Amino acid sequence: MTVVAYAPASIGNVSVGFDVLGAALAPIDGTLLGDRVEVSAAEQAFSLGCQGRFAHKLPAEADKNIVYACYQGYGEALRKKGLSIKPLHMVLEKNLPIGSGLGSSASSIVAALEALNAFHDYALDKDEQLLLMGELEGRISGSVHYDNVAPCYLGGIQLMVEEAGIISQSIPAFEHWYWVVCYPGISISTAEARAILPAQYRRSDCLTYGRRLAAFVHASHSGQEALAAAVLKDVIAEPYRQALIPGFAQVRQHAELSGALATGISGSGPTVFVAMTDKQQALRMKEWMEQHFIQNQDGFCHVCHIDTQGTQVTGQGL
Ligand SMILES: Nc1ncnc2c1ncn2[C@@H]1O[C@H](COP(=O)(O)OP(=O)(O)O)[C@@H](O)[C@H]1O
Ligand SMILES: N[C@@H](CCOP(=O)(O)O)C(=O)O
Repeated sequence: MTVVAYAPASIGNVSVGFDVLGAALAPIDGTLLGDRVEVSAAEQAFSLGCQGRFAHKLPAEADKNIVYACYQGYGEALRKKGLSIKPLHMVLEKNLPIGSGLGSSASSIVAALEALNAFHDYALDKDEQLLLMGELEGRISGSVHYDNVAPCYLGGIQLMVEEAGIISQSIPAFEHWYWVVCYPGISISTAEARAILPAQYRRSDCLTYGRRLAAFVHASHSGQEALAAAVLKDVIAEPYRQALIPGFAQVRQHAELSGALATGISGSGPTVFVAMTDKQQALRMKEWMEQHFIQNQDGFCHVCHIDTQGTQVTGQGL
């Protein structure tokens, strides 16, 4: 038996919701922008293979790959239920660049755990899976945050609730918005980009953050597109992180002149997103970013819609 799971790239924070808002991405040209993991039956307990465009950037040792931690964490969760993990071979197809701001580690984690769970007849329920995903993401970035794993797993735009036994719930997305996401090709460590943020914030920033996030969620539910776009701004991370991203200010300036709804840093960067309503404008923005923002051969740009499905088990081999 062989199972393959795909897990999409995601925009953490979506500017207005540091650590509590995340969106899954689906390129409009049908490109699969996310990692895939294959699990198949084997003789020995565990082995891992890696392939894909960014496999050469992964840690050389298999036991440093987050997929190995997924295998261990999943086995532990099964043992707590009186079940045991089967001998298996895993293959990670690493399609997302590491340290990109596209939820690369989250994509590996979600694809690995979804494939493992499908291979074990869905022994863990969705909440158990999501909790485990958050814990594993926390090991890499230094603190548990669900804003990549939740949209990657569940799809859509997800709001982290983390109260009353609820981890995350989806909010409506403006279906006709185009999200132009551009990875310039350099790497920023999420852990380091978190470490440079202030430990405490001024009261006025806290109030602005709460007010804008509430307004965005309200506008999304009530279909007020202009209001949602107007409050897509970040006072928590962007002021401190933008200096790490060469060309960010120019992207914003060009996007504004091109009729963009909003520009922001995807996750901890260096990927930048530009939200637009016109497809031709979005395609032109993509071309401009390819010419002016991408720094090397690792960079790429996609025009996306919000991915509504989240992770998918395809059932075919890689
Ligand atoms: N399968 C994997 N995918 C991505 N990163 C991995 C993986 N396995 C281990 N890592 C390590 O985890 C860290 C991820 O860095 P991070 O900045 O959090 O990336 P991202 O923000 O793209 O998820 C890196 O040190 C990387 O070497
Ligand atoms: N909320 C996190 C999101 C990090 O996303 P990543 O794709 O850069 O891992 C943060 O902003 O630190």
